[in-house]
Amino acid sequence: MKDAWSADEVRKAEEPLIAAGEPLMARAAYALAQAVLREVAARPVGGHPTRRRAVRPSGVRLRGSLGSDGLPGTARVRPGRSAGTRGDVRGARALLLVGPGNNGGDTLFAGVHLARRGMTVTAVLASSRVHDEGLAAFEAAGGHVVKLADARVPSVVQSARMSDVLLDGLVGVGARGALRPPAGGLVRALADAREAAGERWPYTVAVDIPSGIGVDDGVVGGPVLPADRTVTFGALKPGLLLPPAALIAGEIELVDVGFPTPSGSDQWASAAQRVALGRHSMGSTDIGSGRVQRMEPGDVAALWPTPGARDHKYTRGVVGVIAGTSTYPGAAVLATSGAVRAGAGMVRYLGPEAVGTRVLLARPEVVVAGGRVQAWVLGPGVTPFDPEEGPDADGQARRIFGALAAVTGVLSEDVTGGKMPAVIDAGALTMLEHRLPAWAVLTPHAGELAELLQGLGHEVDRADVEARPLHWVRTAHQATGATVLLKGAITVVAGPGAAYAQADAPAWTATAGAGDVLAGILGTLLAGRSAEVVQDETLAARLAAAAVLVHGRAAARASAGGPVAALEIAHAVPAVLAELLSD
Ligand SMILES: NC(=O)C1=CN([C@@H]2O[C@H](COP(=O)(O)OP(=O)(O)OC[C@H]3O[C@@H](n4cnc5c(N)ncnc54)[C@H](OP(=O)(O)O)[C@@H]3O)[C@@H](O)[C@H]2O)[C@@H](O)CC1
Ligand SMILES: Nc1ncnc2c1ncn2[C@@H]1O[C@H](COP(=O)(O)OP(=O)(O)O)[C@@H](O)[C@H]1O
Ligand SMILES: [K+]
Repeated sequence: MKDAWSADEVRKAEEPLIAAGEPLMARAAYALAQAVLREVAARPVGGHPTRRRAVRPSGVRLRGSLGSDGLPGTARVRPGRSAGTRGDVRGARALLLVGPGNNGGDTLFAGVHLARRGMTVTAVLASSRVHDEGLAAFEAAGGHVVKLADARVPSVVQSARMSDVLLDGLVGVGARGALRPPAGGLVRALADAREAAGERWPYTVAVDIPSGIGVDDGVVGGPVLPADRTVTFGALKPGLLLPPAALIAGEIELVDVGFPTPSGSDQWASAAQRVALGRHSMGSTDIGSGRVQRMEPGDVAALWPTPGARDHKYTRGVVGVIAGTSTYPGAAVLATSGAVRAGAGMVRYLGPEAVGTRVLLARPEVVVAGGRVQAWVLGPGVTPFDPEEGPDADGQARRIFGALAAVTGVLSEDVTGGKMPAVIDAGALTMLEHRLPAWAVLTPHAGELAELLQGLGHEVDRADVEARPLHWVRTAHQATGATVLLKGAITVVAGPGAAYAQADAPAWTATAGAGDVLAGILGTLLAGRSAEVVQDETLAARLAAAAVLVHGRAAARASAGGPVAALEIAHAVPAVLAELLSD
């Protein structure tokens, strides 16, 4: 499990270490410099790390040169100097964006290491305040300093373009809100230039976080320079896992600067750590609602219901699927296929006869008849419910209302045999009348979540949900009581425990029907652990995150780098599970 710490948690954790004289900044700066050196050394000197060789105007070599304004790369100098060899960083250029706090300090000290290795390093000071010791060491090591106040933004941008590597050390966990001027203006100009330049842009390393992202919520509320890599210190930050910020943070490198237990794993929450962070319990089943985690492949086996010798189909869990209509019959095939391929003991299908026939043609294992189930999958391919029009001709709304009553426990238990977990998707999301338990998992995409929230009185549209996904997922959880899974490139799940941000699927997964398959997979998981899910209110979210991981890996496997059809995702699930469960 990857575990992210909020800015407050990081600060509380580092306080006793700093008081004890631990050289946190020195460790951070060294690791940061190593990450940069690794990248620069892997390429020909003068070449951008993202490609073999930088494209320089008129073949002019600019390394090591400084213009009249003190910035590198703005003066034309002697042409035709040959490129260096791999592993040689001498003469390569680094441009450092330096803010007023310790994030800037880390960056300046990293610059010291780079300068000592022969790189030409220039720091652009974005603020009148600066980390004094860092600056003194940087200058002593031969680093060049430019004050943003004295330089024109376009010349800094030009200089950035001509650098080999760019370090974004404007703000870290001390940031509050969107970047303010002048740093904000500089970053906006750099981000625009990066977009225009495409591949022709220096390797960009964010120091701790890409400056300007919401450390704790991943919101991008102003200018942010997308990074190729983020070197983060001590612990992951929620904003590095959550969309939309996580989508522009590049590869994440977590540096252990000496926090009490290994960061980024379940193991770190030692008793000492809990005390240091002022928490009573942070075990994986009892986590404060502020925590953001990412499930990893190694976590799946402990959650997946794996059959034993004494099991039979009923003990393994029966999934009831109410999906598809005569207009959208495919959703029924996809949801039942997802459930079957994820290893359900049995899958029942309830719906119009013609749709049931199609389900059977695709999946003869499915039982097209009523009976007891251990979890429901409700709504894929079912049209939204409109109270003025009443129930649909196919009778799916009537069936779903009946199943929902069992999920919430509103009907007497003898109707379906007791409370049970459910996946509530697509059309079924428009049929919610009562407060839901955490074992009901809503699986909207951003548009559906916006509509759900509008129905609850929030003024929010799809773009708002995409801009602040964690906030709106948590809001929906609090308003409905249900566990909420927001589908997207990074899927966010929130229930009574931790929130999960899963980034397992290739972009090819954004194809019609992929969500129906996910609903089926999750239905199988909930059915397999039905009794526990209604006992442990945090379990549904963990199972939902595991289902997203398996679905995403199945999509990656089926895609193999190319397009993928939704049904192929379902077909790839057994092989993915075989791999995950054998580890
Ligand atoms: N965790 C670890 O183990 C280690 C952590 N370390 C490092 O310390 C970093 C945290 O340092 P930090 O606390 O000094 O804050 P930092 O992020 O530099 O920024 C604060 C400054 O930025 C300013 N500022 C704020 N918001 C702004 C905005 N929107 N736009 C513009 N400016 C804004 C704010 O100014 P003010 O608002 O006060 O005027 C203040 O001066 C951390 O990220 C990591 O890099 C390592 O050194 C050691 C190991
Ligand atoms: N850009 C993306 N990268 C990776 N996965 C994505 C992306 N966009 C959407 N997805 C995934 O694709 C699936 C789409 O589901 P959904 O929107 O419900 O489609 P449908 O209703 O047609 O099944 C979800 O699992 C979602 O997380
Ligand atoms: K930063």
